[in-house]
Amino acid sequence: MIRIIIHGCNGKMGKVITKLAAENPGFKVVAGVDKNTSPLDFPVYSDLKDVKEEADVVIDFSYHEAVPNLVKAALQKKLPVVIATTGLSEEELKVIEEASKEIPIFKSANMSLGVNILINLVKEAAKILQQDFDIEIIEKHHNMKKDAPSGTALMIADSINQVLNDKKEYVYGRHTKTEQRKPSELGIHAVRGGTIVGEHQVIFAGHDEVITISHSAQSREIFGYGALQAAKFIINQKPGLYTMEDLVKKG
Ligand SMILES: NC(=O)c1ccc[n+]([C@@H]2O[C@H](COP(=O)([O-])OP(=O)(O)OC[C@H]3O[C@@H](n4cnc5c(N)ncnc54)[C@H](O)[C@@H]3O)[C@@H](O)[C@H]2O)c1
Ligand SMILES: O=C(O)C1=N[C@H](C(=O)O)CCC1
Repeated sequence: MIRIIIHGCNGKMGKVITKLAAENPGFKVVAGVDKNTSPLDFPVYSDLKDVKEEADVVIDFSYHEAVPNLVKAALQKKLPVVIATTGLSEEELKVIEEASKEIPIFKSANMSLGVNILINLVKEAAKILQQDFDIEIIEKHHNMKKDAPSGTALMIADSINQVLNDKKEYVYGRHTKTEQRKPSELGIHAVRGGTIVGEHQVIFAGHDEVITISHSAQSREIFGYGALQAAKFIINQKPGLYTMEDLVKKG
């Protein structure tokens, strides 16, 4: 049985992980960490360093500013971590990278299998269409989301740039631009409203034709299920920084 600490246990995704783990005998939540220490069915702490329970892995769905402290405590406890939190700054990403030299860390802005398939399709399309098609990404999320654009939109943009040798310059929205679009641009646009779980559209716009590759998350459970699979994967890895690609490759 895999013993989990949920970082961000009182949040929307923390509660999804709690429910999925309770339904699956292969997992047990032994403790939670959250700045909101409202009681749950397991002990809740305000800092990972204070957790007394033995665990195999930490799953994090919290807030970007909380991540460096989490990673430092995980390093002290030599605990593998699954990081799903988005909106991470360059500095926060560096802390993760450094720590991954000593503990296994799995990080993905989107834990769903579907988005990771979308990324593969988008990379192929970008290679073929790079000369004649403009690429724009539109993401839509619920009105409680704090970061914009979504971590997934940035991950998709980075994967496009990876196959196009960093040719694309990101343009976030267009309200500051009063000039014609350049072919080198990659537009990224965020929409927030209601209870939208997560939508990503990658638009390849050519002359008189448009190809759209899209993913629509219809529940938060897809992210929770992916995070549990990531937890199962990361506890058996050597120190390093792992992504969904590594998990999918492993089968
Ligand atoms: N990678 C994915 O597949 C995926 C999927 C969904 C959400 N997310 C990301 O996960 C994060 C959380 O999403 P959510 O919808 O559960 O948000 P949420 O706001 O509902 O929950 C976040 C929780 O973290 C806690 N928190 C905030 N700051 C903290 C701190 N300093 N220390 C400890 N706990 C702290 C909050 O009290 C809250 O309970 C966001 O960054 C979101 O973008 C990623
Ligand atoms: O609900 C959120 O917040 C989500 N955030 C991720 C992102 O920023 O890409 C993934 C989808 C849900």
